[in-house]
Amino acid sequence: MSEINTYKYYVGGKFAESNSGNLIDIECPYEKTVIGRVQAISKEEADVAIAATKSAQKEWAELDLFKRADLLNKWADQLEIDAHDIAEIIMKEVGKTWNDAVKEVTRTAEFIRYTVQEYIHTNDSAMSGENYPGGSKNKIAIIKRIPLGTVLAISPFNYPVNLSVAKLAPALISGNAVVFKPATQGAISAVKIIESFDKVGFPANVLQLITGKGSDIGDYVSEHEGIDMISFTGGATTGRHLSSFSTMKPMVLELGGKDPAIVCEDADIDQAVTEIMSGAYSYSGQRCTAIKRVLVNEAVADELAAKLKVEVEALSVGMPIDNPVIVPLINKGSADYVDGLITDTIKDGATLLVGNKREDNLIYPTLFDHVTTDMRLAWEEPFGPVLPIIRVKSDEEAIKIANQSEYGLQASVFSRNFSRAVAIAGKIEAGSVQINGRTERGPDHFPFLGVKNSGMGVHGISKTIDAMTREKLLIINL
Ligand SMILES: O=C[C@H](O)COP(=O)(O)O
Repeated sequence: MSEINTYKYYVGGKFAESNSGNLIDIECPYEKTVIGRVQAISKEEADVAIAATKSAQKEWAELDLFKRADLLNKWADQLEIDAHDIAEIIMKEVGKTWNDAVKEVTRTAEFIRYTVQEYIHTNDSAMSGENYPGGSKNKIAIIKRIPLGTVLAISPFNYPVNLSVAKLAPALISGNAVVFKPATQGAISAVKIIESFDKVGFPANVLQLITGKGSDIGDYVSEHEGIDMISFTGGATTGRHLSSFSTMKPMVLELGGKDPAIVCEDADIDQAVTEIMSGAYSYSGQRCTAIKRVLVNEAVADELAAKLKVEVEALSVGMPIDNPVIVPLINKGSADYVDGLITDTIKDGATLLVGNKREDNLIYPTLFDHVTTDMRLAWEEPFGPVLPIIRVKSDEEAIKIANQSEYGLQASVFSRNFSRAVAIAGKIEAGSVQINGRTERGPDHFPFLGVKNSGMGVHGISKTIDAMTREKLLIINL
């Protein structure tokens, strides 16, 4: 039997073992074997890590911007060099397909480079007093963006590299220090990206990686007085909990969704089918932006349902190394939840078109027709490969049901009539509405936000930089 790796946390520019002596086993979601152990650090060790960022952050912010930029660009290069090593861990730790795992690392390197350029080109601006009525050209404001201090970055399991670096890179280029707390399932991937980070030669203590159960140290660090800003991506319940007690700290929350695909009777049905399939089922639906319900006009519902059924039946199912669309879910609890939703939807009388098969954490792709608004599946977020079709009589009814959700991340509208699609989009309560396309976060420089229980504040490269900095004016009176 091969030995199980123990991964260290990262503090003071070094990898370290926790004095707590507590380790957390990380199990592969599909092989069900322990692939490694991460440190469960103590509150005292979290205190030390946070305290050490304070003077490091000041020196880091003082460093010439081009030196910070150079280090970040080198990190991007190093991630590409280490891509296969990191991708292998992503695959084994969160069950992402090999191709998607490699793509995630490449996407992340590109993210860092764009972030550096974005900051270099936009961090300073100026205003003249004469532009305001009665103002004077002798008053000139130079407006700089100042780092907030120590950012707490809490990332989720489903994009353990991309969604982590989407917080770390904007924080670092703008002169913040970071305390990085990854999801426990995702923590080895986090260690791997910090191994790449460590090779580049960043100053000690500008980034600390702390690992441990959210229930043990999550709340503790979130309300810690040494944390100046929180950037969180994860479930809505945890997000709401964080916002309830981390008072007076700026916070950006990227949470869940129940993104609807609204299909009008004049839609290009084949196009809608292609977009819905990839929107709903890729990575087994474990994306906050997955399409999680279809609201279709009854005039084309039979055609759409029949075509979706054919496609769902043809979906590849299997293990991540073989690059199928459908892979096992992240853990047993998640698979049990999705299974329960499927059972209830059958009991409630919806028409099961495909699916309702399970092997351990692997839930086969499932499609329901005739789902109604009194069923759980119409409202709950499965984070799994199950899609309800809800038939509607009009655009108004589709909009009403879309907006009755507690979530408002994204939505898709399919219609050949652009004016009609834009009119529907205008009435949808969501951060973004895609016309004739699937719901998705990228490209990564677009602002990304949710309303209602889908989040607070805005992500996306320039918006994340804004959220992690504040303006400071130097006003010159000539
Ligand atoms: O799970 C939430 C992610 O932000 C979704 O990102 P994606 O649309 O690129 O898959």
